[in-house]
Amino acid sequence: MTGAPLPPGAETVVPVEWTDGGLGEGAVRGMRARSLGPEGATGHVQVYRPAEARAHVRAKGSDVKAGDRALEAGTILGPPQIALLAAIGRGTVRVRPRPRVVVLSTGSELVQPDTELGAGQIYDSNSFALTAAARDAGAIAYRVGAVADDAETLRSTIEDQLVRADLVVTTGGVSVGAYDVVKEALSHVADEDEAGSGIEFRKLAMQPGKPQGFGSIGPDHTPLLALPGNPVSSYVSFELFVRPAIRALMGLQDVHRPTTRATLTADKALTSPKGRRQFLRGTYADGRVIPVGGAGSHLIAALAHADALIVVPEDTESVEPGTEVEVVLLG
Ligand SMILES: Nc1nc2c(c(=O)[nH]1)N[C@H]1C(S)=C(S)[C@@H](COP(=O)(O)OP(=O)(O)OC[C@H]3O[C@@H](n4cnc5c(N)ncnc54)[C@H](O)[C@@H]3O)O[C@H]1N2
Ligand code: MOO
Repeated sequence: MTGAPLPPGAETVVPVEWTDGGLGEGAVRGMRARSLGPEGATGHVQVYRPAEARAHVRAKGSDVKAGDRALEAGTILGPPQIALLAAIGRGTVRVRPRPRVVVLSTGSELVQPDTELGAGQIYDSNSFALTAAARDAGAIAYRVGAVADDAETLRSTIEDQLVRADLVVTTGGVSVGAYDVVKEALSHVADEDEAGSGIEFRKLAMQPGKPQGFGSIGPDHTPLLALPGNPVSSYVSFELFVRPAIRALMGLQDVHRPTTRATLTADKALTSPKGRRQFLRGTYADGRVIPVGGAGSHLIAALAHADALIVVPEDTESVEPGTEVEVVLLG
């Protein structure tokens, strides 16, 4: 009977274990099952312990009152939030679905892990990293393994993927080489009738992450971000540009990673290229940050041991140990 309405006139609930259950044989441990019938019932219930008024009674509105806001707009609906919506009788609510993000890596030199490496080949790590990062940001992510350096193949692969994409992320092929195929394939995909459509390629004043492409593609103008191929560059670019885009698509207000100030703990000064904002990898704890590895955009092992990015502003070329720096916490 837990949860049953109070009968008219009743003002408290006495647990059955505090009574004789109507059997006249002393305190009981529980009620007889209804199917066993009222055999032995006396019609009187002996109560052995007093219960205070309103004891064991859950008042209407003690969880959510009529007129209360049950959930703020922008709340991510996890299991408890879905329970709350059902509990207040809301069978449907308007939501922003998790964005579907398609991740493609490009490069004829790339092979799948777990296979034998041939001459001039390396394992594709970016597509795995970025797919995991997209899921971590809240998206539904689809990984498309390495696409060879051929503009037509890349264009048709992307077109095939558009049906399941709210956002497309590519890596590699955005620099200035003859085989920088993303740039070649996507530089002229603008829709003439749509101002602002197409993909633009630019050099940003940052390191890593200098060459970048961004824009929209296909009949639905699906947003596309073309990240550089160097593994650390693609990951840092994801953190700075793709993660906020995914979170904006989810309708969240807080789209950026948190930042803090920390004291640089290092045995020598950090150096940074003039005119580029540098994002070095580091570990952060208790107001201090320690650099991990160097500035090289290929240093995946150092990245795997870092939990923060140390930001060196574009006008700073050297940072002495003990200096306070800005740090992006990778969480
Ligand atoms: N002449 C110039 N060369 C380069 C410049 C420049 O300004 N002038 N910029 C450099 C910078 S900075 C970056 S970043 C890279 C970016 O170039 P791409 O985006 O075209 O990258 P790729 O050439 O495709 O690859 C670079 C590097 O990373 C490896 N890679 C690529 N994809 C993956 C992957 N999925 N998993 C693991 N490793 C990957 C690739 O094999 C190359 O070694 O350009 C510089 N060059
Ligand atoms: O700026 Mo690139 O992104 O160093 O590696």
